This record gives sequence, C-alpha cells and structure tokens, in this order.
Amino acid sequence: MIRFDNVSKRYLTGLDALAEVSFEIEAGEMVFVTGHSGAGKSTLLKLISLVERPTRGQIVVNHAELGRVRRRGIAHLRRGIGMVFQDHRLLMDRSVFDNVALPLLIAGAARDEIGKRVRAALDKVGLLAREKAHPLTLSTGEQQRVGIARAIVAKPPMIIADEPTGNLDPQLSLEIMGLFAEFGAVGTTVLVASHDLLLIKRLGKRALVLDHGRLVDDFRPQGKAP
Ligand SMILES: Nc1ncnc2c1ncn2[C@@H]1O[C@H](COP(=O)(O)OP(=O)(O)OP(=O)(O)O)[C@@H](O)[C@H]1O
Repeated sequence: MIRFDNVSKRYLTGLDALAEVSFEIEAGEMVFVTGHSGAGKSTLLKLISLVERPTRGQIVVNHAELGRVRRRGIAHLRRGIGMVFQDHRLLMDRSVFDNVALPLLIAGAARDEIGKRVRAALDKVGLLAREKAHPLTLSTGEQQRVGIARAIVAKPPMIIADEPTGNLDPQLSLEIMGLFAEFGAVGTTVLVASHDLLLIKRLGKRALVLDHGRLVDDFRPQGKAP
C-alpha cells in the first residue's frame, strides 16, 4: 500500500515538482499516474523509492513511514519494491538469467532457490526459453519483459514502473500493461507512470492525474467505487 498525505517536493532549483498531493493506494490495487511532461510523475515514483525526499508531508509505503527510514534502512525498503524503468537498465554483458537473478543474489538467496525463482519469473513474462540469451540479442519488448521479470523475481509486495512502455509500439504496450494487471490481480500493488492516455483507458484502471505538480483528478473507472 501507498499513502501520500499533503506531500510537496521542491527541488533545489526552487521548482515545486509536487504540491500538496494526497492519495491512498491499497494493497493489490493497480493504479496509473499520468499527466503532461514535467507534471511530476517521475518525482512521485522517486519519493516512493526514496531516491528523493519530500519537502513537506508524509509518505507511507508498505506500512513504513518513509520520514522515519534513515539511510541505512533504504536498501531494506527497496527490497519491498520491484522497479521497472523505460530504459530497462539491463546489464548487457550478462545473460537474461543473470540479469533476473540479480535482486536474489543481492538478498543472499541460496543457489537452487535462485534457479527456481528466476525460471518462475521468466515463465511469467513468457521468456523461459531465452534464459541463456544476452539482452542485446532480444527485441525491445523482450528486453522490457526481462526488466519486469527482474522486478518481480523476489516477489515484492509492490511494483512501480516509470513509463515502462515508452519505447514500445501500441500492441506490445498493451501486452506489457496486461502483465502488470496480472500482478495486481494476485495481490501485488502496482503503480505505473505513463503519459499514454489511450492505453490507460483501454486498461480500465484507476488513474491519478497530475498537472504542474498538483493532483487534479483521481479517475476511477465506472463500477469501481473508492
Ligand atoms: N533533480 C531535479 N532538480 C531540479 N528539477 C527537477 C529535478 N527532477 C525533476 N525536476 C523538474 O521537476 C518537474 C517534474 O519532473 P518529473 O520528472 O517528475 O516529471 P514527469 O511528469 O515525470 O515528466 P516526463 O513525463 O517528461 O518524464 C519538471 O519541471 C522537472 O524539470
């Protein structure tokens, strides 16, 4: 779950990237955050993963109040969040398997456990047959799916994704978003930043709309009351 209470973020430049933003996302919900370029979408995700700290307000993520999380606690908090990026940030000199295994290696998982979990994650994104391949030999959509497998391999209670379909064509984008929706359906909280309104509409999910750092709409598809 994620809760923002009156959260504002002013960068050192003096720019208010977020202003008095409040919302709550329950465990297992899939929600989009959308808005124009520069509206504050990435900033909102960075506050959740503690890449940035808010100037004012309170944020609770997976029951942890972030204001109380000190530098030493950040790695622990991030283990509870699977992160997906537009540029997927894969290690190009490692195999698909090794890329997906990374979060488990960092967490100190046992070798046979790693094998089992990596294959389960690759199976979920439809890439089980490509575990030995190198990311450079995969299509852009496949690379993005490796990034998603890496994000879910340690079974985090939450996934956040920043423009995960930014480089993909409409059909692939829909497939990738469909994957995220599946994770939501099994109890994972999913928050996806996207400017693709058409795609968001097709998915029929809740959408937080930012405009110059302000939350101007919390759109819920019909039949899904708060
Ligand atoms: N580290 C920073 N220092 C100063 N200003 C920043 C910093 N990061 C972002 N900004 C500014 O804050 C505002 C919000 O940026 P943010 O990246 O959150 O928007 P966004 O909605 O994700 O945009 P886009 O869709 O273009 O990625 C923008 O005006 C941006 O220039």
